[in-house]
Amino acid sequence: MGLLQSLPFYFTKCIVWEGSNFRSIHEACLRGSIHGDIVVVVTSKQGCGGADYARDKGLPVILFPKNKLEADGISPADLVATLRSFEVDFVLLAGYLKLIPAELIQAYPRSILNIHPSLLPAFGGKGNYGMKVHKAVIASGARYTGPTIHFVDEHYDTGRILAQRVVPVLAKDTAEELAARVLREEHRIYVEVITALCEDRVIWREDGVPIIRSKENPNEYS
Ligand SMILES: Nc1nc2c(c(=O)[nH]1)N[C@@H](CN(C=O)c1ccc(C(=O)N[C@@H](CCC(=O)O)C(=O)O)cc1)CN2
Ligand SMILES: NCC(=O)N[C@@H]1O[C@H](COP(=O)([O-])[O-])[C@@H](O)[C@H]1O
Repeated sequence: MGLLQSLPFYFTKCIVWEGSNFRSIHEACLRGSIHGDIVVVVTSKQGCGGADYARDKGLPVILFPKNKLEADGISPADLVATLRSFEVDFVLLAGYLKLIPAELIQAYPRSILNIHPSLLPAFGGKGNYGMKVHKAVIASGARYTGPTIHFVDEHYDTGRILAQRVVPVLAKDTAEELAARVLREEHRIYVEVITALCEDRVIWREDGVPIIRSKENPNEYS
């Protein structure tokens, strides 16, 4: 399966989130902006926005990890085998709130991305997700925040940073207002990054930092 036919794979956690990044990416695939497609969706909770949207679009939905409430979850080894069976090239996380196991990270080196709603390394790590991040940003007095897209390693939010966008924090912002402003930027940056990934424009510097080659000017990187 060539890269341009690469078929990103999607994780979404679905208690709180609406799967808006998933929808944004899927729509970009359908209109041809992203030279790839989402072929399977993995969720940690069956009954949520992202999983419902996936089923509406005829995409297979897999439960991972197993949990007490739902019997049909799969093991890490089975998850890797399932992704291989779908010929998945990349794994894309957005709002997935469980730790990705080492088995998957070893099976997909430099091929798993996550979007986090702050400028990592600030406001990242265990316990930092969703609205908790935006509340902490406001409470800190930070004047800027924004989404970070990073490669996933064995720990929460410590993988190599690939892209960030800056979003202002306004003096009277509520967490909800800030979250909405950041989410709009998330939708833009994630589609831009996956577009580059599927066009083989993500390269690794000698110091191990991943960078993106501009489509318009191949001599420019970000
Ligand atoms: N191996 C990795 N797995 C995951 C990563 C990662 O970088 N490496 N990113 C997260 C996404 N994330 C931040 O971007 C994140 C998600 C969840 C948590 C967290 O503290 N979760 C709670 C459980 C929450 C729940 O089940 O409702 C916890 O572990 O106690 C922190 C950061 C996805 N996986
Ligand atoms: N630390 C992980 C984390 O907080 N991820 C955040 O969950 C939301 C998912 O929204 P969506 O389901 O509408 O894409 C996004 O804001 C994403 O940055």
